[in-house]
Amino acid sequence: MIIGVPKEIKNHEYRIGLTPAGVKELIVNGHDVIVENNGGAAIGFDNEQYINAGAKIIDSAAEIFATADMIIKVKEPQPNECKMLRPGQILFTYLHLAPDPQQTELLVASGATCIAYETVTQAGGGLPLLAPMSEVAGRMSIQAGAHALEKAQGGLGALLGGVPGVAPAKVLIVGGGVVGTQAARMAVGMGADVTILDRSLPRLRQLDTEFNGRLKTVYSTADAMDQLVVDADLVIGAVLIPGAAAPKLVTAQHIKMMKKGAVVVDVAIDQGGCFETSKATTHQDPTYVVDGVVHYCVANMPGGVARTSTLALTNATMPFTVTIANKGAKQAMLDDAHLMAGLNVLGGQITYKPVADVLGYEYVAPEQALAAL
Ligand SMILES: NC(=O)C1=CN([C@@H]2O[C@H](COP(=O)(O)OP(=O)(O)OC[C@H]3O[C@@H](n4cnc5c(N)ncnc54)[C@H](O)[C@@H]3O)[C@@H](O)[C@H]2O)C=CC1
Ligand SMILES: CC(=O)C(=O)O
Ligand SMILES: [Mg+2]
Repeated sequence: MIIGVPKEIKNHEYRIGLTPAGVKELIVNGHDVIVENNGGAAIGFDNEQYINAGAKIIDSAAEIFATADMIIKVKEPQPNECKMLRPGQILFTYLHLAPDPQQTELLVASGATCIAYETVTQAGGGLPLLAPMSEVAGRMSIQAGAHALEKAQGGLGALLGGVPGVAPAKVLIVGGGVVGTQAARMAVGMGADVTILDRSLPRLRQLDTEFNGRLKTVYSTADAMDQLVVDADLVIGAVLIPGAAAPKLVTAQHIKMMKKGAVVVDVAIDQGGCFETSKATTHQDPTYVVDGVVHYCVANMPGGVARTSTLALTNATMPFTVTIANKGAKQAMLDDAHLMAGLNVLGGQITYKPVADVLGYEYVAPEQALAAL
């Protein structure tokens, strides 16, 4: 199979879908790899390392899309990338389709086989190809929030950990999954006063044990939200209903009632955001203010630490990439229901139910769509 790796084109996105080590793995398995010129150069993976690993360097993204059987990316394809996909071609990347009707329409029109990292599952639960970036974004969310709380950034001028004689800032984390847990680790480490909300009692039990009294766990209800949000200095949005649009748990009314200079970081923005006032921002211009509350809603947070993130992401994606290359997409998915859970679009049909439901498409089961491939 020919595997193509275009350079990422989203604002300040320096991650890349394959490292030189990943290229070598595919070459050893008998495949050809083409990488866009300087695709990884910004994070220390230069052309020479890719060539030494066995890849061929190609000057244009258009040639990569025209030549490759499988495209490996990081971020969701931008409109001009979607238009270069063709029927039967495999796209393996993050998609986040539920909040993105335009991308969905373009992928449906492409006829390509589109497997989303974020909905691939694993035995025992969890999302193995989302988890590494959630670990990164969770840890970053506290860094970003602490920075935004500084006066010069529009914040109220509070130090997360306080100092002796001055109480620490109050951090409220909505959602105690991977993002929420990593955010809690950082916030607790900085000495903040941390509360974490989830609607899963088993999850709250695990967090209570893991943090051994260093944070408060609260069952997530609308009433708990009413009481806690208005009192918080920093709120982290970290909920997920896999593949679906995020529920709006923090309302515009809550934001109005928060103190001026408080900060909200909506990590769930890639699924549409869990604050009613959220809209996606970029690393170039990450924050905006609504009713005096600073909003940080960067949809590709891990892109800010692109070298760490590329290594973490490709550690997780690589075994799947090799399997798809070795068996072809159809057989690889028929052999592995967890990989098949990643199939969102195939041959113009939507094969992921939460996406079909929220965007008004007919849902076709992946097994049924694959039969026609
Ligand atoms: N902005 C960015 O750059 C990035 C965003 N993300 C996003 O962060 C979000 C969270 O991801 P993960 O932590 O990996 O998901 P996860 O599945 O590990 O955790 C989500 C948690 O939300 C909880 N939850 C669901 N509904 C809830 C409710 N009504 N109230 C309270 N808790 C609720 C679930 O019980 C679960 O514990 C996702 O939307 C993910 O795509 C992840 C990485 C990077
Ligand atoms: C998960 C995701 O959206 C990201 O890493 O950018
Ligand atoms: Mg994202």
